[in-house]
Amino acid sequence: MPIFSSYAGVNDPSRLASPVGALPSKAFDFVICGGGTAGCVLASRLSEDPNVSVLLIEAGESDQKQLMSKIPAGCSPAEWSFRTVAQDECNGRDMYQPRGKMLGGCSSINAMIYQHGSPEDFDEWEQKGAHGWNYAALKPYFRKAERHTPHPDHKIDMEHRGKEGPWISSYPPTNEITAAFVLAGTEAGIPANPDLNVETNSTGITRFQAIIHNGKRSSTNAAYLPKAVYSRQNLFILTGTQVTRLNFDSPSSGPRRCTSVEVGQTKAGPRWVVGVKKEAIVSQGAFGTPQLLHASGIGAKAELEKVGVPVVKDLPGVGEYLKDHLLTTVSWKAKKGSSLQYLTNPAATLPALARWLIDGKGALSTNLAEAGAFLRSDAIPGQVSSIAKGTTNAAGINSPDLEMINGELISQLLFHDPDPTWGSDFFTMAPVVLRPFSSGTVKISSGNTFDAPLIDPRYLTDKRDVAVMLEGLKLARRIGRTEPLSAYLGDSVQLDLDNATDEQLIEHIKEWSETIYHPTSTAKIGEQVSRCDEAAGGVIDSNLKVYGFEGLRVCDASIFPEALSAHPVAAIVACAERFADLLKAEHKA
Ligand SMILES: Cc1cc2nc3c(=O)[nH]c(=O)nc-3n(C[C@H](O)[C@H](O)[C@H](O)COP(=O)(O)OP(=O)(O)OC[C@H]3O[C@@H](n4cnc5c(N)ncnc54)[C@H](O)[C@@H]3O)c2cc1C
Repeated sequence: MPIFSSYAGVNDPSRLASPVGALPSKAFDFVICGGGTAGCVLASRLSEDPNVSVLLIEAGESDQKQLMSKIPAGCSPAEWSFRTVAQDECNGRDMYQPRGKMLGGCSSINAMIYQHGSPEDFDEWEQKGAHGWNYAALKPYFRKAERHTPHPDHKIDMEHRGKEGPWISSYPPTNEITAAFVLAGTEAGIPANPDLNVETNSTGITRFQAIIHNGKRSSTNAAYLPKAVYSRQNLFILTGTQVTRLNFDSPSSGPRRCTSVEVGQTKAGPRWVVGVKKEAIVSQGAFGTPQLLHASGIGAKAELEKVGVPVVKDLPGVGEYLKDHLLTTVSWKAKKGSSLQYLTNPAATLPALARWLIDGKGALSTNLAEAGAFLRSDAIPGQVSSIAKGTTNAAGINSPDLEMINGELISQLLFHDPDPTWGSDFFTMAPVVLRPFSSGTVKISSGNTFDAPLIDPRYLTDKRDVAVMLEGLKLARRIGRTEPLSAYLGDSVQLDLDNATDEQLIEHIKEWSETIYHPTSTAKIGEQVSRCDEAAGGVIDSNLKVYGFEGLRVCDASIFPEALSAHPVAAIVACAERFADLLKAEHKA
């Protein structure tokens, strides 16, 4: 396989050489490690300046070569298939952690839900030491990134929305059972919110907007690296290639500089080195970024010594403070023909596939996670909560800490095969703990980035998270019993939900919780705090520069100082947009 391959459809032979030695240059101004969600945004924006050279290095291939990534209801196999270490509070299970392995990263496999997050979430980032990363600073970048496609049946206030960005959001179609879920939620007391992406109201029940353009997924690769961008003579994209280490100089005093990046294509195969003239930007995601920093000798000294990696900088915050959103599914048998369950049968999918290939419409154009409610666990409408008022982990009084998501085929989204006894149609709701008190770690088992990182989210280790999930399950039970949804639902299938005691619900939480794939904060922006609690301290400063280094930055989900009370991809893109501007201005100066 050629080491230097092109973006699909582009075939410039001068840029299709095989070894790294045949790259047009031995060094580049900006070397972006990881061509995922943030990496594609950065490659596109930084290469707008024809006077700088940009190299983007990605372990996988282009998502544009994969039909299953382009189809919104598809499920691409191009992912890393990570698993967590055994989770004590989830009955000792090692839990699935998919991550996109292709240009576009997780934006090429995700459920495409487009949500900004509560303004208070970002203002809290600033309070936690991320100077300049508040809502007011990020607001223009949400708009710069987005082009919203108005929908005649879903009027929203375009004042808050992007109209000219490369990344296209729209309303996917909704199955009838989802519409029933939204109505039942409002009947149960949750206010309807037509658009969560406004400054004043981040709670309520809503139909999700999704990153879909004309029925096709709009990954950051598709949006930010179209042919016109790829053909820039100063942008180079290396696919099928893994970054294995960052190299540094050794000045007699002052910070060390990242001088080059080592890459390889197999675990034990040859390695090549690419020079860094201005900045190496690590953008490998919340698991891949701490992994590369650790493999390069940046992290807690004792941990690095355990795996025999020479210590370059004792920086204990690397890989600490892993936050992830956990959900617990609860499913019911559903009225025959009311769900999209038939799409799990390849033969039955053929007419839907034909329809999608013709006009991008039909059942396969849904993002499958079609609606959700955002609430405060201490004030759930119509429910007496066991959580004392004001004791949640929400960022502020207008921010949620609990989501209730409904999803067609949510079991498949969780990469589970449903039990055949559930019948041909079933329906799933899932409470999500949006602002977990629990936090975990990402460590390495060796200095070779071809070995999977050790992911330990420590789910539910803080019992306050169990209490939030319990309230969520009680709400799910109520919504499931409310018209018009109740008319679609038969018996619950995993447990006797109607009669379950709190103890049984907690047992259910331990057995049926899974990630909703939002790991963050493993190389967070924040002050470098005193030695005794440095583990919880920042890894990068507010310019996203790794402490103790020159020419080394991080930009992806790992920089979040705290988990958002929302699906995070829009915020990651906004952060990358803002960082690209900061970097351009800094280097111009
Ligand atoms: C199944 C799923 C559903 C989701 N649904 C939603 C949703 O609906 N809405 C939402 O807002 N969020 C959703 N998310 C979360 C969101 O997509 C991610 O948080 C976000 O895309 C992460 O962006 P990132 O840039 O941090 O990392 P990524 O997009 O993961 O990018 C990291 C890139 O680095 C590459 N890489 C890693 N290691 C190396 C290496 N050593 N060398 C070279 N390359 C490397 C990877 O292959 C990848 O391309 C979902 C995630 C998943 C997995």
